[in-house]
Amino acid sequence: MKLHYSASPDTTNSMTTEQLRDTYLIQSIFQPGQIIAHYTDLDRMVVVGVQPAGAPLKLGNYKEIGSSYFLERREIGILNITKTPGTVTVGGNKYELGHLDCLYIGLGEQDVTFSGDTQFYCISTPAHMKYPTAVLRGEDIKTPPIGDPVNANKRVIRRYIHQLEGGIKSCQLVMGCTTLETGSVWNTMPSHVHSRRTEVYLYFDVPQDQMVVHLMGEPNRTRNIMVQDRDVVLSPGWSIHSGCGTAAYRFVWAMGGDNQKFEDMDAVEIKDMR
Ligand SMILES: O=C[C@H](O)[C@@H](O)CC(=O)C(=O)O
Ligand SMILES: [Zn+2]
Repeated sequence: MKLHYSASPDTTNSMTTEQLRDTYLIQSIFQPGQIIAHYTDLDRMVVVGVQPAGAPLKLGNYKEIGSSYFLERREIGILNITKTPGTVTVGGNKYELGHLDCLYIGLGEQDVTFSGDTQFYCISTPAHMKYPTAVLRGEDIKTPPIGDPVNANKRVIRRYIHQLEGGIKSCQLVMGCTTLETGSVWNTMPSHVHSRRTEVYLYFDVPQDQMVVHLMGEPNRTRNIMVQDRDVVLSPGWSIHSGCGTAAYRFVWAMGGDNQKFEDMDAVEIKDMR
């Protein structure tokens, strides 16, 4: 398990491209037959890529987590990011996950196994009580698009794990997926920050040979990281997290921190960005 230590806003502002990528970018989390986990000190979020490929994979434990099993004091959100269905077994219960279906598992589950020729993207945060394990299917979230093709940012934001009506309840994890319409390339513009919460983005369905210019940093001194398909970017509470692609794409966003209020954002006006 690789550890990621965050940097201050000042340090971040003077980092080289390599240092920025080293600190904020996580790559290659999907490898056939492997579970790959990265631990970040940002709200103790753990980023996990699971690709069963042939044989089932059991969620193991890591010394860094410091408990007797992974979910002893943690919760986890899981999204099937491919069109091939997969199965997650929790204790004796089997959950079939199709394309963009989400499973939440609360604390206290010792036996979690993944199978199917697919890729599961998971985010785990510390938890203090058990919320029920629950599935929410992507096709059952009927959110109207936001944005406008005129601004190249028409997109559908699907919220899975959140505290409002219809969401899967959790201790602190908030998780969803945003899909850009063909011809739209901007996400989260105008930008925002939310110092109460860390956010993690997994960009996926970025076409081959295309990229997303991910914008980060304080609103008045932005930095950028070029990302490609299935790259993960960490966003501390003080950092914006926006992107502009050379083609449409999707991304999974997940947050952990002091509150679960999606709408609690400090908006940044475009004219104030530097
Ligand atoms: O705090 C919320 C997150 O930044 C994302 O949900 C934003 C997003 O998906 C978008 O605007 O496309
Ligand atoms: Zn955000």
